[in-house]
Amino acid sequence: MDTSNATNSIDDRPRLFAALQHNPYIQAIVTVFVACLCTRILSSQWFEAAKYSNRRGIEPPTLPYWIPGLKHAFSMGYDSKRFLAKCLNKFGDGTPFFVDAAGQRLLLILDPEHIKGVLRSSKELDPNPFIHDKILSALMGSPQEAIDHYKSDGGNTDYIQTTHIRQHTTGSNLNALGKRLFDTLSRSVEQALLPQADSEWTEIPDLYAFFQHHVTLAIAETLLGSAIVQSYPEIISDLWTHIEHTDQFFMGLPRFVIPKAYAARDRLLENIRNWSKKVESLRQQNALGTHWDAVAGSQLLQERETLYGELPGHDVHGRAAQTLGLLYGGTSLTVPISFWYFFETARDRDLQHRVLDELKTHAVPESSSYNLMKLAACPLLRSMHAETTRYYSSNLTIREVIVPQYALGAKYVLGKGTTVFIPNKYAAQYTSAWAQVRPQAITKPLDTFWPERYIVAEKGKPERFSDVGLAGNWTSFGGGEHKCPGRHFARNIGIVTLAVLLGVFECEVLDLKGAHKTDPRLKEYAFGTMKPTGKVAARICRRPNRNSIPK
Ligand code: HEM
Repeated sequence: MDTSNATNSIDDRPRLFAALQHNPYIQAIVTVFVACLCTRILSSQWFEAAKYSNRRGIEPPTLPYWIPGLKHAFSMGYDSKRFLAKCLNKFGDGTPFFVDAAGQRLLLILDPEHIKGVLRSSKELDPNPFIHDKILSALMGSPQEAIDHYKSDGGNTDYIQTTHIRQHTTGSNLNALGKRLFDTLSRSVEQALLPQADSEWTEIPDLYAFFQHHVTLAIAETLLGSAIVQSYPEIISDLWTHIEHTDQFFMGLPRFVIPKAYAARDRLLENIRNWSKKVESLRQQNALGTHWDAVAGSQLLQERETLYGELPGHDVHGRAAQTLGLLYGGTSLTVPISFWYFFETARDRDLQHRVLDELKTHAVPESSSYNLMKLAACPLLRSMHAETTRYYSSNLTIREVIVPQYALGAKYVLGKGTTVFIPNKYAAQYTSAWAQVRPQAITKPLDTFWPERYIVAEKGKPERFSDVGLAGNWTSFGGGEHKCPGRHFARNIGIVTLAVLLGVFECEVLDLKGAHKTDPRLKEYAFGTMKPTGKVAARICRRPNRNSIPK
């Protein structure tokens, strides 16, 4: 056997090694690798040292990182939804931690005591700096003069607008919005059906797409009027393109990187500006319908136009950004949550019968509709909605520290300007904390959907809905002074979708067993719309008598 070749290559090794040693590229690669490795080892040690330290008054630790200076910037820039999910899955044991993208630091908290403290401390932590810079400016394209005004008036505009939304989404105003939505959604679905006789099925190849289109249209029309939806039918697709690029807008990506998203936002803002001019002209002629107007929409939107029109920095551009903000706020989470509210009912025969019983009990045959106030008080429907938001709202509640120092629990302190993120879906899965406050609510594990989770049954008393004690655990609508003002409207939108798709129409999922295969994985993304991972086929028909209520 000739071994000379092998021997030669062994003999060549020191020469090869020497050549590599003197190659500047190799030297650079090795230096970078060693620097990254040392950074990782050191940052892991700093993380552990802070996490297990008994000292008080320290800053929460920063997650280990590989690259000095940039830290987590690449991972955040590449896919922040997935990266934050990975961080929460690996380090989400309740210790607060910083993620640092080249100096932009976010603190993630999961411990319910920390969450309760943060949500209650509205004097020390405020969502508005984030709302002004990221939501209104970066995402909605608000002009700088409007942002300057919000910043200069000490939060007064924010307070006025939240209080105003609250007034219009509770009591009789809420009922009026619900009725309008019921009529609009019923009409929109009716128009999509085949024109055959009643009880003929129309196939729906993609239930989520069908639902998203009709429910977004019904909400947009209820809020903004029918004229804009008719003259600008792309409003639905443009709005969802804009919504699905939220994190890219937050990161400030320029137009050439996400041209379609900017183009969609341009069209939305332009059409809303035209809408705003028409509303103003009708108002000056005293020609607006007071409760709802085909051109100007709901009373809520009409009054907002006047309210913002009187503020400095609010020409038609400033007002349009605010209106887009409300349209976004009213749909981005409400539509997917309402989908799961309906879908969980549609794919569970037993639950569907119980929901249909409630619909029958509160049907108003004279007006071919339902008593929405009574349905909204029903413990099963309330508990189901709370459970749907707990399970499917993959959103974040955000605060910024506005005082020199804020004490987070007994151990940590946060400096002024710290941005605090509460990942609501993860907080809602934090079992040990639920066990302490509501042991009966975890009879079924928190990583399953259980419609009755929020129902309290006391001996001799009727069943009731309760979320008492869950302020730090169930934060899908945020909490404290800034808790979502549209939450009652969101719940009623869900109830209207059940009433229309199960009561007025009969909408059936075709493959009940297979439908679970397209369920999104809960912990793959830290935030973002949760929708089925594939198409779910369904069919729909009118109930035997048009607009009949099941009896
Ligand atoms: C299921 C649907 C919805 C979910 C899960 C949801 C969730 C949230 C959350 C987590 C916040 C932040 C609260 C905080 O900072 O403590 C919020 C704020 C807000 N939401 Fe909603 N929301 C929904 C529907 C709606 C609807 C339908 C509207 C309006 C029509 C709306 C309007 C607002 C507004 C204006 C704020 C800002 C409040 C403030 O900063 O004081 N939301 N929402």
